[in-house]
Amino acid sequence: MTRQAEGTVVGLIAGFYDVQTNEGVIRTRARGVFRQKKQKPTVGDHVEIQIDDQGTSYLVKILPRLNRIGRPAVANVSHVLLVISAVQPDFSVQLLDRFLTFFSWQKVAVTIYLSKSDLLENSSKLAQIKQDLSYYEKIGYPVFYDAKELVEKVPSMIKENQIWTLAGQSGAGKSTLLNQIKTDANQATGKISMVLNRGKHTTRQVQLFKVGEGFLADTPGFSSIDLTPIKINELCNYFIEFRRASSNCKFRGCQHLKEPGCEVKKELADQKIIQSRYDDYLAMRTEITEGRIPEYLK
Ligand SMILES: Nc1nc2c(ncn2[C@@H]2O[C@H](COP(=O)(O)OP(=O)(O)OP(=O)(O)O)[C@@H](O)[C@H]2O)c(=O)[nH]1
Ligand SMILES: [Zn+2]
Repeated sequence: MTRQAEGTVVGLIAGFYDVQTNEGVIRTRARGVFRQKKQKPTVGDHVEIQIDDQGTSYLVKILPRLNRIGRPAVANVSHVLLVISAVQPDFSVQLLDRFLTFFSWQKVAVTIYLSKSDLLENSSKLAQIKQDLSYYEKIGYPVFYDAKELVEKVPSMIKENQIWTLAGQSGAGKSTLLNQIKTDANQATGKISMVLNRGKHTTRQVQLFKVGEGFLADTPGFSSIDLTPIKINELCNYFIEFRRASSNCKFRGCQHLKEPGCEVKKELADQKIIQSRYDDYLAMRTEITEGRIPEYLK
């Protein structure tokens, strides 16, 4: 008698897939059928597994994916912790807008964390950054300025079966933050890490570990994003406040350029939408049209 179970791929090690089920982590092999179909299970995939009489387990089905992002890839990412540094590298709303657009396009919710503010203590530069970030908070992105507070809150923020990962420019402080979260999380999840540690001598690409009721990817996350596959006419949907305003634009499919009765342009004139957001929208339209990726996104 074989029996079935469902779970999430939390790690892949030398051809084996570790699947977190409600009976614990089960190490499985992928059925050859995947190779024929050219499908490759990815960490984060929700899967069906079969366990036979001898206790051998097979991954038999990949359930539909929400997305598949990053390098190494993680599937079904629902949230990212976006690490943006105050300095080294310098804070940039242009960079922030590009990350936010990318994740919005990929159906990923974003929590922003400003790192390295300690290097700018009490400066006017820091005050400016905080003012810039207050706009993003206003349109709906949670913003954290303090690593300690974020690390404390992260476990309660990660809801059932959600998969979170880190993102941000190279050097922004992703690994530093991840290590702080892991130190905290490991205390609560010692049992699970012990089960997984059996494969530790082999190289892992990426692994999910339990935090809160879901998972956090144990990778430095990703620092490069490519916006060029976004369809130009859909770009405005990924600016979350433009999308909200667009229900009041006169024309459906309004691109918020020169159309009459455009609510986005009205909110821009009323300074409800800040100029830098609109400028970035136009700049990204050009980048997409020309298939060009800005240097700092590579
Ligand atoms: N002063 C200060 N330094 C920090 C902070 N966060 C990270 N750093 C330092 O910034 C440098 C880069 O941090 P990492 O955590 O390696 O950055 P990363 O985003 O993982 O970088 P990549 O692996 O290149 O993508 C390290 O020297 C950290 O010690 C912070 O909040 N304050
Ligand atoms: Zn419009």
